[in-house]
Amino acid sequence: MENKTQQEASTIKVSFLPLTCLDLANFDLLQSAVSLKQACMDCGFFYVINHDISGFFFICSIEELKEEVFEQSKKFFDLPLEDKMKALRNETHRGYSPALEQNQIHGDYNKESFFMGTEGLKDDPLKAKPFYRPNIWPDSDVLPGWRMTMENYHQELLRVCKAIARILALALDLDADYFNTSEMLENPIAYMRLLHYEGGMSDSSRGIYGCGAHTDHGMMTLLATDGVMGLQICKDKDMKPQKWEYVPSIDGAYIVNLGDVLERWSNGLFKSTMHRVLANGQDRYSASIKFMLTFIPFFLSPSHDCLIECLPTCQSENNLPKYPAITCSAYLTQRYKESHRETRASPENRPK
Ligand SMILES: O=C(O)CCC(=O)C(=O)O
Ligand SMILES: [Fe+2]
Repeated sequence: MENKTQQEASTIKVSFLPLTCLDLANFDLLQSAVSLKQACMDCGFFYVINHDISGFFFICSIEELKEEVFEQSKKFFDLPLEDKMKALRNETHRGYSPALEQNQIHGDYNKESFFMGTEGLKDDPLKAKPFYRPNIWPDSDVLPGWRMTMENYHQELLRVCKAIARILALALDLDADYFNTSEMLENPIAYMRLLHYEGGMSDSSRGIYGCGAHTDHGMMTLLATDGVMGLQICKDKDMKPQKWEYVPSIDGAYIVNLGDVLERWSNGLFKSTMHRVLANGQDRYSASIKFMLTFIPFFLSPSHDCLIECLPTCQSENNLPKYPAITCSAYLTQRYKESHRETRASPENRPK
C-alpha cells in the first residue's frame, strides 16, 4: 500500500489524455495500423469509431444495442437487493456481485457488478471447461428481454473485436487474419461486466476508489460508459509521483485497452496500462467486454492448455522473449485467483 504522501501526490497531477482514434470505416488498413501501433506502444488505450457493421441485407446498429444494454443494466441494478441476490455470482464468476462483497477487499467501494461469459454450445466438449460454463440470468418474468439484449451485445462486440484484431495483427507485422482463425477468435473466452458505481466519493488517502488500480487480464477490453467521468490511466506506474490522466467517454466511440496477454505476446512492445476509476459522488454505469483470445482449436477441449508465448514477429536474436510461455488456463486461473484474493493483484505481482 502506498503511503499517504505518495497517494496524495499521485492524485494532484490529473489531466485529460488525447488518445488515438481508430476509424473502422477507413479502408486504408495500413495507415490505420501505423497509428494504432504507435498508440499501443505508447499506452495501449485508444478509441474506436464507426464500428457499426453493415452486411448486404442489414445494418446492425451497435449504438442502439448499447443504449438498450445501459437501459437494461440500470433496470437490473434498480431491482431490490433480494431479487438481484437470486442471480448471485457463482464459482465460475458469472452473475451478480453486490457492492459490499468487494468493499474493502479491493479498495473498490460502492460498486456492484454483473458478469457473464462465453457459453459452450450444446453438446460442445468445451462446455465442461470452467471458462465456458452456462451463465446466470435474472428472472425473465422480472426482466423480459434482458438476456437476449446482453447475448446480442456480446455477439456484436465480438465482431468489433475481430475488426480491431485485423488492424492489430498488421501493426504487429502479422497477416491481417492472424488472429481471426478458428484456432483463435472463433471461440474466444469473452467476459462481459456490467458495473454500477453507486455514487460514493473516492478518497485516495484511504485507498478508496470506484475501481482500484489494475491492468486487464486478457487480450483487449472494449469499454462503454454512460459518460460520467471517472476512468483514469497511469502510463508509467514507476514514476513518482504517479501521474493519472482522465480518459473521457466520447459519444459513438468505444474505449479500447490492451490487456496483459497482448503485452506478453508482443514481448512488452504493446502496453497493458494500469487504470482505475475515481468515484465523484454521481451514479455511474459502464459495460466492458474482455476478450481473452486464446489458442483454442475448434471443438477441442485440450486447447485450454495452449501456450501464451512471444509472437514470432516480436522476437529476434537481440530481443529474446521476456516472459516464459505459460498455458492459457494456468495464466487465467492464476489471474482470477489474484483478483479475488485479499488485495487486488498489483501489476507488479503478475505471474512471470
Ligand atoms: O468502469 C470503467 O470505466 C472501467 C472498468 C474497468 O476498468 C474494467 O472493467 O476492467
Ligand atoms: Fe479494467
